[in-house]
Amino acid sequence: MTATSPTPQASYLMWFRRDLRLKDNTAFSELTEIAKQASSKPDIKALFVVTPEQWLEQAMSLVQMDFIFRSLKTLAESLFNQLNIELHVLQTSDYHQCIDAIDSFCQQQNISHIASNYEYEVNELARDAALEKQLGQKGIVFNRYHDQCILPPKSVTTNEDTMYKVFTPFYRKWQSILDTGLVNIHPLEPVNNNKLNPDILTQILATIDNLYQQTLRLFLESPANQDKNTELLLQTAHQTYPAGENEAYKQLQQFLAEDVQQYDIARDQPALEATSQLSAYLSIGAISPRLCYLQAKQTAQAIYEANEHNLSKIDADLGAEQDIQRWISELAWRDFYRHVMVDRPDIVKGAAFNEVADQKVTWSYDLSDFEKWCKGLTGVPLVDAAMRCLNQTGFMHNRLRMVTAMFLTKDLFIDWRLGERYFMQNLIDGDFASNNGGWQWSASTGTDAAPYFRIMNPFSQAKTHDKETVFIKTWLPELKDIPTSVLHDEAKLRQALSKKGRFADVDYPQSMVEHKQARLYAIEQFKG
Ligand SMILES: Cc1cc2nc3c(=O)[nH]c(=O)nc-3n(C[C@H](O)[C@H](O)[C@H](O)COP(=O)(O)OP(=O)(O)OC[C@H]3O[C@@H](n4cnc5c(N)ncnc54)[C@H](O)[C@@H]3O)c2cc1C
Repeated sequence: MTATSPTPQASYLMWFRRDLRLKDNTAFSELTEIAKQASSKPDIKALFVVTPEQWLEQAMSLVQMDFIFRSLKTLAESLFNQLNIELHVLQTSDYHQCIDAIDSFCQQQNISHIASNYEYEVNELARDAALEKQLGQKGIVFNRYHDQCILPPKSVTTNEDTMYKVFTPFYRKWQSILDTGLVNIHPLEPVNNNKLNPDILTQILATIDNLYQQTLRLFLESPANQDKNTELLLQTAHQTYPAGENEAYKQLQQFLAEDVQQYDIARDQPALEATSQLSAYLSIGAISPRLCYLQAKQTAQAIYEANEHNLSKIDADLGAEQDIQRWISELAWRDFYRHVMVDRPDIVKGAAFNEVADQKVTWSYDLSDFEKWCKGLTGVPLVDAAMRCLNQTGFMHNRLRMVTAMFLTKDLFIDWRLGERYFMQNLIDGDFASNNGGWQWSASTGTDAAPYFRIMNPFSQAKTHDKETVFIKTWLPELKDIPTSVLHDEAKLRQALSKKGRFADVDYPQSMVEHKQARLYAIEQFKG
């Protein structure tokens, strides 16, 4: 550059991570505001960094990786078509390299400000702190914003300003804060005025496809992804979870219009698929949790207003309110576990929330038992059906996550950390805080832990939550001729499958353990 040439205009960079959306994206909204105030013709750019080796180390599943790439393409299209913004996609193997790559990118593109939404896990916080320092030396500002929760970590605390260790009081406080009307949706405003050449979008999409193929190859080589029917798995995920924030929003609207009013009763019956199925979208930030909360509140209000003068509908009204409130409480669990993780970062490195409880148990590392659990070959129908559903679809119903986690930790005594990792490697909605929270709750080592005597009997769980064995028989077709009454009864099933039993020729294993005995042993272990 010569001494007389004008200084190139500074650009503003939105670095997308697990927030693959435009609607109600805090960092994006704040960045556009800053850019608009600083310049009459601001230039905003967008970035995503693919880090395949880091993802594998974090146990990201193949279906979630695929979902991220699919979502990236829709994000690139929306940025381009709605806002004249080009999404740059870089690849580095891990976070360490990512820092230098972003630094170079900022130099090349003359970036003055970067905005991102917080990621609260330990490695992510360390990466951001290192990047902030490195960029700061060059005068580049790196701002981060709270966005992943309805109420950000550390904002819901006891009167002594400490973190709640139990969900119910956390939830009460959470609600009381929200009742003040604190939560709003961040606006989305177009900023870049110059239309981009359509060829640029074609190039961006080609780059994403190319990086996807490279990442896919790496994931397929990973031991975690051996023995998978990848084609079927991805095909199923593509049908069940179409990518993009518009699809997520449609799913939310449909759930609130059709299913939420039976949620309280139907949510525990896996065969009904009566829950929102939004977790996959929430886990990669394709939908805002605040939007979910506010839309649910609006639905409740609309039902209330519609029935306000109709006394005969009051009961139905109360029922619907309860259903919606129950669903909102699930969103609060998500916030709760993020609060826990930020308060106790050591859990990200494998520590138990309750170390004393964790150390009381002599955990098993029997890999042959573990493999039977992973493959759905334990001989316990509800557990096996749930695991096969997970392996083939990348999703497992919440009730079944508890049943399978308790079976692994309290019938087989296998360290919950193995199960936790296996779930991450297979779930499309893998989310560290919620997964860790769920596992530690089930293993009685977590917050709000299931007391040690609360051990789910997978046979009575099936009797209550899969009454007609529809779910079991969907995933274990080999059991189709065995009557429900037998499948719901451990002793009868053992007898029926024995050499002289009525169903001796059915190709299904005998149960690995006798639940009643395992339960007694578990109570002894946890009592210490
Ligand atoms: C052992 C175990 C592991 C789990 N692992 C994960 C995980 O990796 N990722 C994940 O998103 N959820 C996890 N959960 C929580 C829960 O099972 C899923 O969020 C839920 O099944 C997703 O289905 P849905 O979207 O239809 O939920 P809905 O019933 O419609 O609930 C709405 C939303 O609330 C949140 N939510 C619901 N239940 C919980 C919960 N118990 N804890 C935290 N958030 C909740 C989710 O974001 C969910 O999408 C786990 C639970 C257990 C017991």
